[in-house]
Amino acid sequence: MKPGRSAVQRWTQRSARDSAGRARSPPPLRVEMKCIVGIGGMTNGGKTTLTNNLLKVLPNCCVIHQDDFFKPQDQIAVGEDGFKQWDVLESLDMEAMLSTVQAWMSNPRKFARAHGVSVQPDALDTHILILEGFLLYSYKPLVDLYSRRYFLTVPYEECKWRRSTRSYTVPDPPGLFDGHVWPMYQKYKQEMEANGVEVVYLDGMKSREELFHQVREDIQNSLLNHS
Ligand SMILES: Nc1ncnc2c1ncn2[C@@H]1O[C@H](COP(=O)(O)OP(=O)(O)O)[C@@H](O)[C@H]1O
Ligand SMILES: NC(=O)c1ccc[n+]([C@@H]2O[C@H](COP(=O)(O)O)[C@@H](O)[C@H]2O)c1
Ligand SMILES: [Mg+2]
Repeated sequence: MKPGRSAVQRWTQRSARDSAGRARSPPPLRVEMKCIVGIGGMTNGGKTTLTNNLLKVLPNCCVIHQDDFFKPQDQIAVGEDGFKQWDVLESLDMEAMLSTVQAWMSNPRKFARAHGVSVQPDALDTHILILEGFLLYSYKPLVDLYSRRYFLTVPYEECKWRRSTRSYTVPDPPGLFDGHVWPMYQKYKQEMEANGVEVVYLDGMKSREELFHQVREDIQNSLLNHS
């Protein structure tokens, strides 16, 4: 993991003495570490469930859900297949999502406060941002910002079954899964692999608890290695 660091020690020759010439003790060194974690992968792989579990335990942790950036229904193109093309990158306002990520990067404390996340006052200032969604690693401006990219998968039959139990804001019309959702999943995953994007694959058939413990431990180890 390569967290971004910005260690600022504002201790200069000029400020080392007070106005009466007495030596001042240096202010505490504050090391700020920022770390963006992607919880990506296929629809119904368990991304939102895992993310919600991680949010409960990770310190100073904010989240951005890609689903919040779907364009309005009337802006979603209809393909030659007759289906609304929900599962393509163009259906998402990725510029807006990137701006939100940049707001966190420029001031994670302010972002956390604005989103109701309590921030622990600590000399070692670690901030985590989870990005969660089904097309996290296909948008170029975001792809290099991650410290860790997780990718949840389940077999086709399981994915299709789980999807049939979901109710999205716009319900799936008959045939959408096989006609659009699954082919687009395969296309983007192949592109991601062809582009050499490094991901940590997670088996979405494991229990919710097992996935949670696995990923929590992995993130914590990575943070320790870089603190
Ligand atoms: N590890 C798991 N094992 C079995 N079912 C799961 C697991 N994780 C999530 N689910 C279930 O699968 C469905 C999709 O989960 P969700 O977290 O919403 O996936 P995603 O955000 O990837 O679409 C939900 O019904 C959820 O309860
Ligand atoms: N949130 C919405 O407005 C909306 C509308 C239609 C379909 N979807 C579906 O949401 C899926 C992505 O979310 P999940 O990864 O949670 O399943 C996509 O496969 C897409 O087909 C979302
Ligand atoms: Mg989800």
